[in-house]
Amino acid sequence: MARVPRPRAVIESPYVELDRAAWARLRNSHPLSLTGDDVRRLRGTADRLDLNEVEEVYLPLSRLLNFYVGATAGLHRVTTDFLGERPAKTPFVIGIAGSVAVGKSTTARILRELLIRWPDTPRVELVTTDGFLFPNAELERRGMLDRKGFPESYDRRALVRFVAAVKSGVTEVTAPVYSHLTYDIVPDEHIAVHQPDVLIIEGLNVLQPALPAPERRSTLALSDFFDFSVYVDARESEIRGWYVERFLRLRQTAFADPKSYFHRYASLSDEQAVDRATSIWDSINAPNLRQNVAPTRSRATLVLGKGPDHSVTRVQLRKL
Ligand SMILES: Nc1ncnc2c1ncn2[C@@H]1O[C@H](COP(=O)(O)OP(=O)(O)O)[C@@H](O)[C@H]1O
Ligand SMILES: CC(C)(COP(=O)(O)O)[C@@H](O)C(=O)NCCC(=O)O
Repeated sequence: MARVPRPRAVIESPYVELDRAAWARLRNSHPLSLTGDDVRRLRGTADRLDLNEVEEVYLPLSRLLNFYVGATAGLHRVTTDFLGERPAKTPFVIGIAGSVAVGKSTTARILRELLIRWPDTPRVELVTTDGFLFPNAELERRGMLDRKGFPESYDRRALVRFVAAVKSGVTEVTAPVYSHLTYDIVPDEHIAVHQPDVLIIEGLNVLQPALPAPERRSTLALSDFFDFSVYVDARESEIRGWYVERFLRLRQTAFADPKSYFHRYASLSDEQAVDRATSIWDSINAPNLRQNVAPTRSRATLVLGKGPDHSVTRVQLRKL
């Protein structure tokens, strides 16, 4: 009897990749433009925000997210109907990952301002994971003060508990607050999240897998609660330049404040400041990017690839 040939497994990339022009063209099928209100809200999200970039890249993304929000709500309805329960509104959770200085906070703020415009997501809350860093005293006790931003420098269980509580509809969920001024967790200060339509959670390590077996009490990873995730990507040499640039700007603003932990940097010459920033980058942020952050890129739903001026040149969207 003739043997039926087995189909060969084709290992396909789970992503569809679009260059900027192809992504921007998607806008034609979803006529979108910024209103005066949008522009007012967007001002202040970045030092030099290009509104054309917002229209061509972030507006179509907010449309896609709006479709996902609708489809995800439908899926939740299926589960509650099946269980015979009363439907409850579940916040849609978006994770935003990427290196220090790649533009996560800016992306998160732009998306928040754009998502607010859709009638089904007027309440969007934004939380950064730095509030879940261990306080400096604890990091020092663990010998990790020079590893801020590495996965182990966060209270990962508290972070998972926080997102799980928001997602399960708890009326008020609080998170600790980190200050870039004092370079530490602010004692007795919290932010509160009240049943948002969308929670955006932004941080270096939001796409990290669950803790390995000996350390974990739960097998859940933060990303198990995500409905969508974005990895903001760029060449390491560009990100390093953005980090140094931001450091030079902070020298004239935040570091100039006598209360700043980095006040001693305010008096550095340009050359000394570049040396200092480069040395922090090379000893902490670059190794963390290579060892921990970049390896999570392939777990994102969408990858935004940026060119040297922060403009998005390439978009990868998961289709499988
Ligand atoms: N889309 C953008 N357009 C222009 N500048 C940007 C954009 N995204 C980020 N930047 C700039 O790059 C630097 C790093 O961005 P930021 O959002 O603070 O990064 P992260 O949160 O990843 O550390 C900041 O100086 C910011 O103003
Ligand atoms: C606070 C950060 C760890 C980022 O935290 P995130 O919000 O991504 O969780 C980072 O911005 C940082 O300050 N890194 C420390 C490098 C240094 O010690 O200067």
